Order: sequence, then C-alpha cells, then structure tokens
Amino acid sequence: MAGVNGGSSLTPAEASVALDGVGKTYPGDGDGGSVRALDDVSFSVADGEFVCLVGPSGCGKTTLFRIAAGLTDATDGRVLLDGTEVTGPTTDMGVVFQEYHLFPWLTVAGNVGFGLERSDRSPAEQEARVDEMLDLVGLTEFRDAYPKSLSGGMKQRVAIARSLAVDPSLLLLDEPFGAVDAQTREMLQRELLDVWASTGKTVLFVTHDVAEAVTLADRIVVMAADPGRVREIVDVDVERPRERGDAAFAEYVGRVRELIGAGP
Ligand SMILES: Nc1ncnc2c1ncn2[C@@H]1O[C@H](COP(=O)(O)OP(=O)(O)OP(=O)(O)O)[C@@H](O)[C@H]1O
Repeated sequence: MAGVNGGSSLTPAEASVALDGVGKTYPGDGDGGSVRALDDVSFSVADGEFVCLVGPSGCGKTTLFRIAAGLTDATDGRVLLDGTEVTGPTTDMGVVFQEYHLFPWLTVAGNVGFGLERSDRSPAEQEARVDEMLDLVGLTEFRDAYPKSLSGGMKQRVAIARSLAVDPSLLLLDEPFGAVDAQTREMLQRELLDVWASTGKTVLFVTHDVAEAVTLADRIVVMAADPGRVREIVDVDVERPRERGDAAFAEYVGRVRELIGAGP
C-alpha cells in the first residue's frame, strides 16, 4: 500500500494551516502531576486539502483542536493560518463541535447568519449569503424553524452552514458526527464531501472513527499517546466516492487501526 508517511513538503508559510512544534503541558494541582498532553506536533494542511486526525483516547486530539482553533494556548510551538500565527479565535476559521452549540432562541436562518451580523455585508447581502448556505446544506425549507424542532443531523448541518457563512479559509471540525446514528452519520459524511468539493475549503477533521477518516481524508494524521504526538501520516490513495466494501478501503482501515493500537 502506498502513502504511509507521505504528504506535502510545504513550509509552514506555504501551508493553509501549519502546526509547528506544538506542545502542551497541563499544570498539575500543586503536588506535581503535570500532564504532557502534546509533544512536538508538526504537520501542515495544504490549501483545499482534507486532513483527518485520529488516535487513541487521551492522545490529545481535543487539545490539539482547541490550540489550532485559538481556544487554548500551546505551551510550545505555534500554529500558522495562511502564514499568520494564531493567537486567539478568528473568523478565518469555521469551527464545528460535536455538540451543536446552536442558539435556541434563533431560527435556522438566524443561527446561520449570526456571524455575518458583525461583518461588513449589507443586510441584503447577509440574507443572500444565508440563503446560499441553506441551499448548500439542503435546509432552505427549514429557514424559519427553531433548533429544538430539528433532528441531530439537521442541527449539525446548521452548524456547518453557520461556520461556512463567513467564508473562512479553514474549516475545523471536532467529532462533528459523534452524536448522530450510523445512517445519518454516513449521509452527513457524503454531504460534507459535497460541500468540500463545491467550496474548496481546507478541512481539518478530528474523529475517533477510523472508517470515517478513511471515507473522508486525503491524508490521515495518526497520533500516539503519552505524550500525544504524531505517529504517522497516511496518504489515502483511493478515488472518491469510497466504498466501505472495497478491499483498498478495508486495507487502509486495518493499517490505521494497527497504527493506533501499536502502543507507545
Ligand atoms: N484541562 C485539563 N487539565 C489537565 N489535563 C487535561 C486537561 N484536558 C486534557 N487533559 C489531559 O490531556 C491529555 C489529552 O487529552 P485530550 O482530551 O486532548 O485527548 P483526546 O485524544 O481528545 O481524548 P478522547 O479521545 O478521550 O476525547 C489526557 O491525558 C487528558 O487527561
């Protein structure tokens, strides 16, 4: 199988997003016991590339996601977005979490348009952009509905539409389909790939589901734990749409599972 440890040789300044020697130590409670959650994590994601991050429980996926999103400070290293160091949350990144984080008092259109209110678009431009995003995720007829009346899959489509509305250069997703049933999950994966193909966004997607990573990614960053670090980067050299029944698909799933289970 081709593609293990493959990937771009982009310099941090050339990449859409680059993690450059990122480390994180959580302080202990005073009696020592600090946790080295991440150690010297470096990889780049090229413009328009879809990269998934997988690894065993506790390898620091969420910590890395939060650092990339500017929500947590790294102890060492830095994250560059389009060559500029990330020092806090920015509208250049669209962020989607497992929990939908929708505003219950706003309609679907209100949620999707939320970030646009602080942009320099006119009200008419904002409305047109909301309509475009609702069309993109197939929720036009639900524009006036409230989140409580939506299924989990629909809520996550709203969250994705909201994150894309401000036209970020990077989409960051942390286990976005972790709370929906298996069938909805596969549908959302197909839809996300369609959105990715039509928008050309750069995507960094965290998941613990290896089949999901093999379905979606151009490359899979496989992490190891204690301390969290990059074990290998696997190029997924399979045409899309990928079929779970295919031998090549199963081979990649097996290879990535083996890497995750390989111990320290
Ligand atoms: N706020 C915190 N304070 C102290 N330690 C933390 C904190 N957050 C995470 N950790 C520790 O850092 C390590 C990495 O945790 P993190 O949640 O980032 O991993 P993960 O790969 O996302 O795990 P999982 O897949 O189980 O969600 C773990 O050992 C965890 O206990």
